[in-house]
Amino acid sequence: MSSDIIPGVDIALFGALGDLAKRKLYPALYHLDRDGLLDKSTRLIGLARQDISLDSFKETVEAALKERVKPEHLEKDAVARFIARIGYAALDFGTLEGYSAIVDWRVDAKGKSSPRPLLIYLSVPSRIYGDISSNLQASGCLDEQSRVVVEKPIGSDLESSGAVNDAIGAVFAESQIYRIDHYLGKETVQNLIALRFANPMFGNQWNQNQISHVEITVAEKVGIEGRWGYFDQAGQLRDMVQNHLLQLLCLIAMDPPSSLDADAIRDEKVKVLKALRPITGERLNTDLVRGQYITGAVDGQRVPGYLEEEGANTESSTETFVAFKTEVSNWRWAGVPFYLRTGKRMPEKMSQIVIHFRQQPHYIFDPDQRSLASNKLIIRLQPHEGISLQVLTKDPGLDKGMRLRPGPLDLDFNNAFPKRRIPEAYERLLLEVIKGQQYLFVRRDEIEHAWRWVDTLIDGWESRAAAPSRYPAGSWGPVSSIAMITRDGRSWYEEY
Ligand SMILES: NC(=O)C1=CN([C@@H]2O[C@H](COP(=O)(O)OP(=O)(O)OC[C@H]3O[C@@H](n4cnc5c(N)ncnc54)[C@H](OP(=O)(O)O)[C@@H]3O)[C@@H](O)[C@H]2O)C=CC1
Ligand SMILES: O=C1O[C@H](COP(=O)(O)O)[C@@H](O)[C@H](O)[C@H]1O
Repeated sequence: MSSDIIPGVDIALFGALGDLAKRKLYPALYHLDRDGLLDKSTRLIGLARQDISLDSFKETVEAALKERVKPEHLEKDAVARFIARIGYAALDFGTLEGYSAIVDWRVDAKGKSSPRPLLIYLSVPSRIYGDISSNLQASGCLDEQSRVVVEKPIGSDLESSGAVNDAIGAVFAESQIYRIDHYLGKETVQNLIALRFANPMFGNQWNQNQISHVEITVAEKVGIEGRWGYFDQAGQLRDMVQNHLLQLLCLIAMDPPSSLDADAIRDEKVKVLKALRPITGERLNTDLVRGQYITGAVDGQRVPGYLEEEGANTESSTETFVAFKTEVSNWRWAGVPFYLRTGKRMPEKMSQIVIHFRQQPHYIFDPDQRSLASNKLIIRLQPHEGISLQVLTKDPGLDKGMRLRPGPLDLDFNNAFPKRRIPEAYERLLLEVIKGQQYLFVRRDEIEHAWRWVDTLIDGWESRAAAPSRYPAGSWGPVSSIAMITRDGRSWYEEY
């Protein structure tokens, strides 16, 4: 787990002019710096193809901060301090020539090489991770202190992810590889571990005897944000389910780890992935929905359909929405359905997990209110981070008799800790890499078991060759995703 010592590091950021770097990485590093969590010796070299000057690169980073950091957190001195840490070199990542720039950057004016660990961040498509790794090695940039951070998705199926992992693994030991799934850095996702394993009240109820079903929704309001080229190859299943949603499912379903060590947690997650029931045969018709958004309205504004997005191929059948029902086939969860859904262009950005507890076996209240009679634990991941337990109380008043009323026992993180800024996922993840702690990162076998499950699903739907169901932008997805859960006498929980 985390230690309090924050060592200085040299960060080499590949893909320094890309979308992720500007949108997430610079703001996260800036916040760490502003909060005093970067050692004064830490610095960063941006690496990208374009031959631009250092000043011009610094301007790009500053512009990204202005765009992405809340004005109340943008402090002139803190920005200047952060920008002063930055260097830049133009290189083509695929050719060895140019990598000497990284070696030179790490040598000081007296010709002494940096004592700090080199932290390499690959903010580029995974198909070039292998080339970059071997070029780093051949150019003499690496030693046993070096760490590499790789972004998702790793490959596009089990086979290609194996090839990428082999290529990185030929250069770096597993203990040097930090596979990012930024959902693992979110505050409330972290809290799942505290909630489940620090509170006996929940720990003892967490099984098929007490829980009737589980819902996980990750709804996005945005469309594909100019990332057609990437997204159309991936689709929502590879972009969101293979990684973020399955990781959430693992954290909900895993058995208690023996400690908070990285491998103890990862071992338990792998067991869940191995036990995840595949969706095959007739279940492809009943337990799986694929959707694609068409023109609609979000926040009262007309937005284009997926096939009308900039750069679109109008024949694409890539899914922008997926819903499915699965089960974790083990003693703890047998018979408990897990309903998951995720989509782009939904009415709200809303990620939440709802644990539905079973009803009391003997019921003594008004029979008309029986459908109310179960508790729900609602874990809101974003945007209103918090945890709420729906309990039943008596409706107050003399005229009500023993009428039940559902109400929340609520922990809203922003109200409970008003002075604390909830850090962005990338801040926490970058800090953990700097500290050399791996527990929030994904091990190779987790990625591969997740791909194995997703590959089976893709093989199934490709064999059926069915087009995705259409849903208007600004809706909660195709009606068939509502039918999927309604058939079981349930509904998606949409209060937040
Ligand atoms: N953007 C996002 O929201 C998210 C992205 N990711 C992952 O992060 C990674 C980066 O994504 P993103 O920032 O969106 O991608 P971009 O395409 O925006 O950025 C990639 C950058 O790498 C550069 N690059 C690629 N190949 C080379 C090369 N051979 N030599 C030199 N430069 C090269 C590109 O330069 P050029 O423009 O000149 O080609 C570009 O600046 C990907 O793995 C993606 O899957 C994960 C989660 C979210
Ligand atoms: O990894 C990704 O995540 C984002 C959603 O992340 P969030 O933190 O805003 O919930 C998604 O939009 C993107 O397509 C995907 O690559």
